[in-house]
Amino acid sequence: MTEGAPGWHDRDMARDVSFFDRLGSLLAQEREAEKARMTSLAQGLTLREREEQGLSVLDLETVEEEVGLGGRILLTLARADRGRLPTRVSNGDLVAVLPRRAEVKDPAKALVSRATSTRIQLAFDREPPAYLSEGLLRLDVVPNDVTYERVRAGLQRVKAMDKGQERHKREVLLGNEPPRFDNTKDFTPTRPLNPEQQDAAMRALAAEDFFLVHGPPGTGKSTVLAEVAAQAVARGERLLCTAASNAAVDHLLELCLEQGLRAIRVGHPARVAARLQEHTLDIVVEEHPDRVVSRDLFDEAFDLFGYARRQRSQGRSRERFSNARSSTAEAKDLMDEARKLEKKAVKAVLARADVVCVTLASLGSGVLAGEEFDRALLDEATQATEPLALLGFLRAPKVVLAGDPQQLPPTVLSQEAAKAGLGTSLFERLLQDHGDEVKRMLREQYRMNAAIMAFPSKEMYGGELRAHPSVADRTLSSVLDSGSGAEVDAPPVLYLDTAGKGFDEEVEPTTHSLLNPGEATYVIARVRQLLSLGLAPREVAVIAPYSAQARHLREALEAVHPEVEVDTVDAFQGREKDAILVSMTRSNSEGQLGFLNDLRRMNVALTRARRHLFVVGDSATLSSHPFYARFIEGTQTDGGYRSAWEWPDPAEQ
Ligand SMILES: Nc1ncnc2c1ncn2[C@@H]1O[C@H](COP(=O)(O)OP(=O)(O)OP(=O)(O)O)[C@@H](O)[C@H]1O
Repeated sequence: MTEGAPGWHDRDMARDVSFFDRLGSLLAQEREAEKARMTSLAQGLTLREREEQGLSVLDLETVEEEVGLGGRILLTLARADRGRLPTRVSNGDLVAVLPRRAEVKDPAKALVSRATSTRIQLAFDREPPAYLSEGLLRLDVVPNDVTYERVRAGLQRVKAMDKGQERHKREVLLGNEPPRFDNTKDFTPTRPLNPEQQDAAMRALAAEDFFLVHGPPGTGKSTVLAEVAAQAVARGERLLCTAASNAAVDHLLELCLEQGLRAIRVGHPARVAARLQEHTLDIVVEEHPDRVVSRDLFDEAFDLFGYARRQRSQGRSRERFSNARSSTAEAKDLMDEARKLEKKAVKAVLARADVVCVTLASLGSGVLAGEEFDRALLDEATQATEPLALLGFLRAPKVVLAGDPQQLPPTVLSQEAAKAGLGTSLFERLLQDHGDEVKRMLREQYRMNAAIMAFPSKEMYGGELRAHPSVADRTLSSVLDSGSGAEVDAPPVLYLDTAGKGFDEEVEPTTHSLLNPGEATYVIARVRQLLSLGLAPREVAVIAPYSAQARHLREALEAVHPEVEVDTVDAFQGREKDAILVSMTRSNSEGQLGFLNDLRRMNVALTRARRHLFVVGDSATLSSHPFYARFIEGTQTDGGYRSAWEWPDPAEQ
């Protein structure tokens, strides 16, 4: 629990600005760890092996060229034999494009804008080098340095906030001065809010510097943010909605649109959910008259570049050379003109929006230069590292952070950097520095049956969560086919104990991740059973803490039930399903629990189900940790404990 954290006045010494330098060096340490992981993955690998590891794609050639949004040049690559591609490259990946065999000192970089099973479309910000249309190519997935550079520069800017109000802001961020609040004004919400939500929204609106909304699972922290957005816009404010992940920003955008706000999504359309792409700046700008003109100019320029390239490739004559040169110069002028017009169109579209939704990492992108905001809303703030979250404070004088320190922390690769502070989010640090007055915790949840909620509430939230009456008694039986005749054994929480079954965990040789095929058979059989009783496949999900077990289960289920999602915990934060099946995976005689020791991660897994939570695991191993021992004990007391010995044999189902 973070309740009862010491107040700002309880710390004896003021923090000085070298704090930001320290964060900067932790960031650099993390950067090195990321690079080292990439290098060690790639080390000593042949090109083919790099391809197998998803680090490269080989034997490609350019099959199509066109001009895309924002004058980006789009090249589509396919295998020379037009065969299937390895599936690992994803939309939004940054890649380097090189000739198949040669090494190039400064290879062209591009973003993957569309990846299908046979084609990869790349978006280039600049004209790609000539070798892209000459012979075989390879793609290398590269770590994206842009974000790192932006965050590093952001820290320096926070450090330099030295004058007047800015200085006060910096001192608040350092924990040396208390945050200020305006007089709290009551308001009529756009939808019914519970008293805690109303109070949280009111405090958030009164915050002059920052405010923290602590939202345990399903308690409506996004609902509160959406309300703050609606009220702030009604007061004439311009808002920034941001988060570390694209998915969280998309979610905020959806909520703002539901509120009827004029919201725009900034970011590469390749990284935005398909259903929301029509709200991206790139797409909306397309309709603007200035953009229509600029598009023609880009097309013309592109034709001229093509002409120049052909002239050069047709042999050396003075005339061709001079033609090529003048066409290139003309094309560049046209590009400049087109870019100017496009900038104008972009500014006009942004000026019309009351809310701009963008990831923290993209806040520093050129299109937002000069844009000002009155308030920033930062969702999933407990998953962002502190240096990243600070970028939000550079763009708006007031920031509302929403999150839950009891769920997934920021992902940090370097153990040392994490321990030294990078693993602590700004949300948590501000709470530690300023104490409980700067936050409100929401306590009523609208997701889980009361019995599913009880254990995580007691363990992680001091027993303070309440289930709203509309969800407290929801069970699986009310959504199953009543006509199926079968009585399903589905109490809200069911723990299936595999102790003594001899289902030892196994190490996957290539990834060193863990799997447990024996345990998996019970999970698969349970999925089949629930579906046969009429549960919709999209309402069932399987969660495994280990990627190898998740993969193993996905491969088994994919062919028959492709709609049943199977993934690791991280993919499920912020989401819910009627039935969640958790495969604990660990089973060893030493009682080693590895990943399972991270209770925040497990808290996420145990709080995704609305009606039914089915957990499979080996109590002999799990009970070595008091948290799991108490969980199992609880199921025994509540009638939710079953032994695999008395459970139908999966092979016979
Ligand atoms: N006051 C309320 N009355 C009725 N339903 C509510 C209320 N507040 C939130 N909900 C519902 O509860 C659900 C969860 O809300 P929301 O998505 O805002 O929660 P969250 O805290 O962001 O959840 P997560 O655990 O995913 O972070 C939604 O279906 C929402 O409509």
